[in-house]
Amino acid sequence: MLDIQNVTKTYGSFTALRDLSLSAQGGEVFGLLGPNGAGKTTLLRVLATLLSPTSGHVQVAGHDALRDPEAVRRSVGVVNGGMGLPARLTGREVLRSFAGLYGMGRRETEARIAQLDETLKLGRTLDTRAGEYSTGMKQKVVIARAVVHDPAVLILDEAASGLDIFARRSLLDFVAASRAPGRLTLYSTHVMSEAEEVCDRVAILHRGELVALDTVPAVLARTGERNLERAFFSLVRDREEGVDHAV
Ligand SMILES: Nc1ncnc2c1ncn2[C@@H]1O[C@H](COP(=O)(O)OP(=O)(O)OP(=O)(O)O)[C@@H](O)[C@H]1O
Repeated sequence: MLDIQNVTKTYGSFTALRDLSLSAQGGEVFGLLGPNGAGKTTLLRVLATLLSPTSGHVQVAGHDALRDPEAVRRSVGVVNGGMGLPARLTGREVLRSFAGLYGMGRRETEARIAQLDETLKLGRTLDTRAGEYSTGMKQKVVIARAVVHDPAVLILDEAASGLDIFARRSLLDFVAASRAPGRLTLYSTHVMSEAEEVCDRVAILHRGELVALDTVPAVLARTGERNLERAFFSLVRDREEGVDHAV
């Protein structure tokens, strides 16, 4: 579902991603972890074809990101921290316009909106203008918009930042429920406890390099730590002291 081979991304003389390789399968919730500046957003932007890698290869849902970016874009849904929605449109109008961009017909669109209403409990967001939404309502519609075309790969980039505990809980529940055969959910966060809860495997990035790639229990076992945050500090400390943890 996702295959990243030797991806490097530089901004001028700064290397944001260094020779990164990893793959992930459908049916997984895959965590991308690391502190601010680790390179998570850069990597997700490369996967969504919003940025080209300086070198390396990326395949998403069987499509090459450089050769067929359109097909990659159709296979991907993105939720990031920003919740920009046109204030004058209702949730239903937002979803219809996005479905239109993906070439979905009217019947298919209405059926999908009804389905999303059920899974995301869109309720009155559908017929209320976005300008009148609470943060929790915005979040539901932003997620529904990202998945309206039923993408094979769902990318959530710091999607819980700024949410209150209720909205954050429903986001994490949604991520857990998004696990399905043939679907890959990429969950990027710097909050390790969120990843610990919802991710099957995690990749930990530090200064653009992979310092761990495994299931959460395996990362804990390897470092001998009791939670991911402590494991992260242990991996980074070892890396800086030159101790090699084979990834
Ligand atoms: N357009 C750019 N030009 C120059 N440097 C950039 C650019 N975009 C990102 N960077 C740098 O690349 C590094 C990785 O940034 P990136 O946003 O990918 O990290 P991140 O892990 O997502 O962190 P955050 O959680 O803070 O967004 C940072 O040091 C950042 O300053």
